[in-house]
Amino acid sequence: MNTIYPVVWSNNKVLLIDQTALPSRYTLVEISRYEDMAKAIKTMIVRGAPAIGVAAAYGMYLGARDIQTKEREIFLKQLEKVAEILRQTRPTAVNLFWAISRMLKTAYESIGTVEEIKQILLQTAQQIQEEDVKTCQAIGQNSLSILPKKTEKLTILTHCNAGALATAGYGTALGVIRAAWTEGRLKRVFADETRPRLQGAKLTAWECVQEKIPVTVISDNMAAHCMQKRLIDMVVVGADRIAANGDTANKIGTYGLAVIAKMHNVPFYVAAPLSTVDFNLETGDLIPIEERDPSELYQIGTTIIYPDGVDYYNPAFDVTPAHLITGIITEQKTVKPEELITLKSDLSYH
Ligand SMILES: CSC[C@H]1O[C@H](OP(=O)(O)O)[C@H](O)[C@@H]1O
Repeated sequence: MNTIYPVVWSNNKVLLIDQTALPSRYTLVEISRYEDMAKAIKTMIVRGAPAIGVAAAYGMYLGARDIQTKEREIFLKQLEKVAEILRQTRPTAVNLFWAISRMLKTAYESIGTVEEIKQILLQTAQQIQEEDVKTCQAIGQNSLSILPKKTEKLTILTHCNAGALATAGYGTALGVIRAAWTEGRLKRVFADETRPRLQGAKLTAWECVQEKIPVTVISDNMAAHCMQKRLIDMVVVGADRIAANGDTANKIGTYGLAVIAKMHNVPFYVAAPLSTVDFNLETGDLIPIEERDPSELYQIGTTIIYPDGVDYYNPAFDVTPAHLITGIITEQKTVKPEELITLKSDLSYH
């Protein structure tokens, strides 16, 4: 059973696993102010769509806690400012915006004193966190019915980190992998390093090692060769935002992986909670793609790997078109991309 929780409420503050320090150092960062939570999301101390949704929810509570007024209207007006600062952290993962909206809606719909509303906001952040763990476990269970039917144990390739560290716990793509491992269906994980931030090498591999799941780390440019050599039975990745037609934004490199999987008839699945689906966007070309600092490209540790005089382009995500996706594994069920819209009414909140 996974016990990696990237965000923990403890002693009236939030403890974050510093994911920029893993795997060499396991350290916790204490967050007591919403401004520091915003910074932790932007600098990827906490990252992964569901995890930053949970972090933003606690950030909303921390901001609310510091608002010094008993006047409801003044409180709500200042809470809107907290929300705007948190919204400006990262643009792609819809969970961030979903969580902030849910916290704001809760505040507006709550009756009682300002202090009572603050307590309701804390409870709501904790509820969002608890729901996500259960959602990830349901995704894992739902994936068992779609695992390739073969007698030998499976080798599953994943990209970036869609694990416990990217969620409230258990993970989405790694939730599928954990479920397969628990059921005795998994032989090995192949983890793409995932340039430039290397979440696969640093975080997915770390999670697998913690739970003694055999893992092979490969450089991103090895995936095609591994599929050509029939080493991979299935690919499963996470998602940051899924459009209503099933087009999926995920870590840069996912689209290329989907093209290679299609070429080699390897099943390619997206594992994501319904809170990652943006039913307001018809197609994936409308998904905002974050561009990050070019130093992520040209610097590894203290080493500069590019010569002076080059230009940079650092999109953090790309969009995989629905026709390259075999299925989307959600907490309700696994659907073909074109069937995703049928789950819209199942969304408890959006
Ligand atoms: C379970 S969502 C994980 C998703 O988020 C990651 O992006 P980042 O590390 O930049 O937050 C990546 O796209 C993962 O698939």
